[in-house]
Amino acid sequence: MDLFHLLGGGARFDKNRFKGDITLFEGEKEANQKQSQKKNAAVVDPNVRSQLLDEIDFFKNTHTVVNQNKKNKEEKDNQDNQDTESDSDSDEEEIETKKSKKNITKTTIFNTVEEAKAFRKQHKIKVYGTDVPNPFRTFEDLASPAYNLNPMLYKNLMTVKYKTPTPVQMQSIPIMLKGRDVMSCAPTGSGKTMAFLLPILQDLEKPEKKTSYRALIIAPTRELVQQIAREVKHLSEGTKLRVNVLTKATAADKFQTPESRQKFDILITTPLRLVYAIKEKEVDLSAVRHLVLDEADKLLDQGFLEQTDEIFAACSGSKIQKSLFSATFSSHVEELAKTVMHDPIRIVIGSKNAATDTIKQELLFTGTEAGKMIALRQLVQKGIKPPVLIFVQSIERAKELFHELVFDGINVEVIHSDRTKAQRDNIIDQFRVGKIWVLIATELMARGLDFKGVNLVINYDFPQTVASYIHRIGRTGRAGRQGEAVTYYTQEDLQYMKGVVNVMKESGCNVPEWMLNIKNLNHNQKQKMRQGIARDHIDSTSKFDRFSQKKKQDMIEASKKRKRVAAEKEKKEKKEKKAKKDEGDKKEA
Ligand SMILES: Nc1ncnc2c1ncn2[C@@H]1O[C@H](COP(=O)(O)OP(=O)(O)OP(=O)(O)O)[C@@H](O)[C@H]1O
Repeated sequence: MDLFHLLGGGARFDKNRFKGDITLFEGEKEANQKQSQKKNAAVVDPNVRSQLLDEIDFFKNTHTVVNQNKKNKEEKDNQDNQDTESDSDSDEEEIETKKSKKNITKTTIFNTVEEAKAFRKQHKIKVYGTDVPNPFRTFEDLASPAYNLNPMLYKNLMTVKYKTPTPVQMQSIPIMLKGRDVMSCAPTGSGKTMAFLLPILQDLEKPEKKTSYRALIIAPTRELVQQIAREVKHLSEGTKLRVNVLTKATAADKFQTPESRQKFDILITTPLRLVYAIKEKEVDLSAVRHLVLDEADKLLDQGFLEQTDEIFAACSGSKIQKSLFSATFSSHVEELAKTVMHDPIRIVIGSKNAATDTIKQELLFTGTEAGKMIALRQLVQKGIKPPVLIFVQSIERAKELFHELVFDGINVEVIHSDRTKAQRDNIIDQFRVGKIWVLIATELMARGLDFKGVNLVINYDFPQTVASYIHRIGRTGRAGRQGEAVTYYTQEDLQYMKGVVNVMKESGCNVPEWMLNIKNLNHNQKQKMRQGIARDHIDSTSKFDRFSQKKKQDMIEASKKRKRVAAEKEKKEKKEKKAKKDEGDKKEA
């Protein structure tokens, strides 16, 4: 499948124009086959169809006939493979590795700098820095002597069925393999995680018993840490490299003493947890030679900067490769990053700070806060295609919106930092498998999380920064899939919209002329926007109902008060009566 080719950093893949390249990637025979299939468009090859549906079939609900076709094809492939390897009875993994190597028939390494330059231009890869290594074209190239990728890693790549590398992978991997520091800015959902993991796994190669962590990966949220750990496990299968995820739970684990942690090769964690561990002398980072900041701009922004700084200081090794990845980088963060990096190479895929172009973006005027609820209900009534993610600006508003939607009978959940870790894990798992259709979230979920099948992102509350907009909408339209994003705005939001309008225009969306004339935000406006606009509560109860409810509530309160006063009065009278009686008794005595 070449859906993923769409991820050319904002480039639409014109197959006619790049016919020559398709031939390079797929081999002439396959390209010719595809051409003839196109001519006979009415006849759909069931295998092609099954592959296609499998790619877009997030919930694996496709018709069984298609799955049967796929099964038949797999059986045939297995049979073919068995025929060629039939008389070898060595260990299964070795066979697999051999099979993977056997498939490497030709490589497409660049012969000249000009070739590499043209390739970069074609894939919208921009590089800044000295002695920039050439990009690579295919995963087969990585396995060739020029890169010498560990056969086990190559096999794992083939197992996950990544057909072609994405632009950020094409350029970041060779740079990291050369040991250079890198700052990579590439669209959301474009495979940045694999871009930094593969070179690290290649360099670490196998476990080293005597040293402590050799690679450290930092991400801003616990959920993202877990997701990265999952990808490391898939990609490093068979290498015996050991991964440790540092969370509050693992820190409390009595088996995870500082000594036992020495046995791990890779540490993945959030900054806060790690800084605590550093202070408590629970971790030794002196052997770290790869330091990755995923969502680097967030980790170098106020709120995390101090902790990130402490982590850099604790990595005391003499030679540390630093790699920074994100879909957004402000100039300020880039300047800051340069001060902690050594001769870095900067990569930008497509335009800097742009949204992925597989997302259809829309701005919807709702007038008031109440108008948002009406717009949302109308959308639901028209019919939405789950899964859908809805972003709001605070925990309180997330709870309020949840109460509105749950009473509408929608299959909805809400996730924010007030929920327990178990609840959060459970919700994410359920959303991934399609058991939850609509998920209301705060900024916690805006970055990094990879839900391949999200069809629609609704910004119920206007995002507080342009970066937040790019990351939020980037939860859809991932890995070459199509997605939609709707952003509600009220009269109050109008003055803050220019940044988002610019992103939309840059991504090729239709934006009305008057929006382009909105003024850019000044410093004060940006600050105000970051703090969040004060908004009315989310409550769609009518004014009359609210008045009636309030009246009822007041009556109940008044009644309670009357009863309380009466009880107190009675108590007082009783006390006085008793006191009088006691006095009388005393006199009589
Ligand atoms: N070469 C590839 N071919 C096909 N799919 C890929 C490839 N590389 C990565 N993917 C898949 O693409 C999806 C998005 O990747 P990833 O989460 O790394 O994106 P990202 O660029 O880090 O996004 P974000 O900026 O939102 O964090 C994942 O499901 C991943 O498995």
